[in-house]
Order: sequence, then structure tokens, then C-alpha cells
Amino acid sequence: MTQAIRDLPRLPRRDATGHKGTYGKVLVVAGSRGMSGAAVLCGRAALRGGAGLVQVACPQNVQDVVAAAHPAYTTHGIRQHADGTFGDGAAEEVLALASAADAVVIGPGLGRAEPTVRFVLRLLEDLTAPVVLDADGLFAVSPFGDQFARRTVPLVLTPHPGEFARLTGKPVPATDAEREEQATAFADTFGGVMLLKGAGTVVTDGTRVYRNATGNPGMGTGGTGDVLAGGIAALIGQGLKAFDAAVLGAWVHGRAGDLGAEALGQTALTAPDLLDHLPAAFKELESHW
Ligand SMILES: NC(=O)C1=CN([C@@H]2O[C@H](COP(=O)(O)OP(=O)(O)OC[C@H]3O[C@@H](n4cnc5c(N)ncnc54)[C@H](OP(=O)(O)O)[C@@H]3O)[C@@H](O)[C@H]2O)[C@@H](O)CC1
Ligand SMILES: Nc1ncnc2c1ncn2[C@@H]1O[C@H](COP(=O)(O)OP(=O)(O)O)[C@@H](O)[C@H]1O
Ligand SMILES: [Mg+2]
Repeated sequence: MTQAIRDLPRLPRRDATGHKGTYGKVLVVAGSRGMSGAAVLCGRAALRGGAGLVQVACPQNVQDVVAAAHPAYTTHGIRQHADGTFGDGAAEEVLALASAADAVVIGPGLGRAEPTVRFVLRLLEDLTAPVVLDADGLFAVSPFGDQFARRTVPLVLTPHPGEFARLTGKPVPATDAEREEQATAFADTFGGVMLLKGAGTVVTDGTRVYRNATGNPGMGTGGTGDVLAGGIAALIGQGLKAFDAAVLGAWVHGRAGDLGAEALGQTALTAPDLLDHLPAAFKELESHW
């Protein structure tokens, strides 16, 4: 364990005179009617990940629900379609919020209707902060595969194997070697960071490859990926480069899952339990400050 932590990117030490402005502002763009939980989990994870400020932008109709789920992030009810997804003109509202962000998560619980796809693509066109693209955000760019426009802003893609298969247009990689090879080739071509989730999560920027050893099958439960995305964005907000944030985020997320499973068993583990065990996982990293 100690050796493994020494090999990881360093969690930035919190400066004695630091304040919430020092530790990064994370904007989470997530949720829709029926999937407000995804926005909550992601926003709460960004807070647990150490972000100085977290803003959750969600469709208006879920704003109160999201706000009630945690007192420490702010919420922004964005204009919506009748079905409770981000609406026409929503991208402009979100871009205005994002102008002050240090990292942006796009995707958990957005839905996959055509207007939502356009909303995501519009955001990606104009955002200037680093982006963690997850879940339905990945769905929106899937038709472009690894030709998805290379932009100057750092981009971290966090697909599970099914989402990765949708991105590549190939079957789900069958072996560890295939996972690693396909993830690396994809990252190399699209010019960002690929974090391919699952047992033995792979993180690669096309050159460097990290295989994560923390985590367990108890984490195969809805919402654990939303927690990962928020955590990575928080680490970017604290100054880590995209690749390092993805590596450290994968490690600490899996470690929280392992600590959660030690306490609760694998069967009953749920995504909020990861949030509850992130503090202990981060304390292990802090012990190496
Ligand atoms: N509380 C909330 O609000 C929550 C909301 N959530 C939101 O739900 C939305 C849908 O997200 P999702 O990931 O459920 O998409 P989904 O279309 O089922 O997957 C795509 C395909 O991939 C496959 N597949 C999946 N995993 C695989 C694996 N390990 N290895 C191999 N294959 C795998 C799977 O195939 P299957 O095995 O099911 O046939 C399926 O065909 C999204 O917005 C998300 O944020 C969730 O975050 C939960 C909590
Ligand atoms: N068998 C496993 N071993 C380790 N980690 C796992 C395992 N199964 C799932 N996970 C982790 O759980 C998370 C699931 O993410 P995802 O499929 O996006 O869930 P959701 O969309 O429901 O939030 C990923 O971080 C993945 O690596
Ligand atoms: Mg997911």
C-alpha cells in the first residue's frame, strides 16, 4: 500500500493560507428528471475530492431535489425542455457559469435525446476549462469516435466498457491486453486522457499507461461512476494535470470502494457509501504529504 501510494501522482498539500478560491471551482453539468441522483453523486464527490467550490447545473425541475441533497454545493436551475432535460439556450447559460470554472464535468444523468446531444456538443465547442466527459456526455460524442475534435482544453473521457465500445464501434474488449491496447490507441488519436473503467481500470494519454489495482466488484452498482467523475474534476481543480488527476482519482475511488467493502461487505455497497469512505482513502494519501 505504502509503495503504491509513493508511485502515485502526489495529492497537492493544502497550503496553510489557502482558502476555497485556492482549491478550484468545479462545475458539474448533470441530471434530468428521473436522474437527479447522478447530479447529486457527482456534485458530492467533487466536494469530497477537495474542490474549493462546487456548482451543480441541472434542469430547473430537479434543482430543488439536487439542492436538498447537500448543503455545500450551489445549484443552478437551467432552462429545460418539457421532459425535464436541458433545454434550448441551456448551453449559453451553462457556458456563462463555466467561464469561472477550473474544471467541468459533463454527462451523468443527462439523457440521450437529440437536443441533449446538441447541448453537449455546443458546450464542448466553447468551453475553455478542462472537461471530464462521462456517461451521456460520451454518448453525444460517440458518433465521432476517436476523431472527436482535438481541442486545446484537456479532456478526460471516463467510459465503462459498454460506453467505450460505443465510442470505438467495436465489441467490448475481451481481455486486459485488448483493453489496454484499445484505450491507448484511442487516447493517442483523440489527444486526451482515456480512463477505461472496470476491474483494473486503465488510464492512458496514449503514451503513459496506468492500470489501477484498487476497487472490487461491490462497486458494480449504479452511481459509482458518477462519483468517479466528480472526484477527478476536483483533483484537476486542485492543480493536477488531467492524466495525473485521472490516475489519482481512479486510485482513491477504488480505495474508497475497498474500505467500504471492508466495512459493509461487497453485496450491500452503494454509491453513497463510496462518498462516505472517500475521507479515509484521502487520509491515506495525506499521510504521504
Ligand atoms: N442515480 C442516478 O441518477 C443514476 C443515473 N445513471 C445514469 O444513467 C444513464 C445511463 O447510464 P448507464 O451506464 O446505465 O448506460 P447503459 O446504457 O446501461 O450502458 C451502456 C451499455 O454498456 C453496457 N455496459 C455497462 N457496463 C458494462 C461493463 N462493465 N462491461 C460491459 N458492458 C457494460 C451495457 O450493456 P448491458 O450489460 O447492460 O447489456 C449497456 O448496453 C447515464 O446518464 C448515467 O449517468 C447512472 O449513473 C446510475 C445512477
Ligand atoms: N469488478 C469491479 N472491480 C473494480 N471496479 C469496478 C468493478 N465493477 C465496477 N467497478 C467500478 O465502478 C464504477 C462503475 O462506473 P459506471 O459503470 O459508470 O457506473 P454508473 O454509470 O452507474 O455511475 C467504475 O469506476 C468501475 O471501475
Ligand atoms: Mg456511468
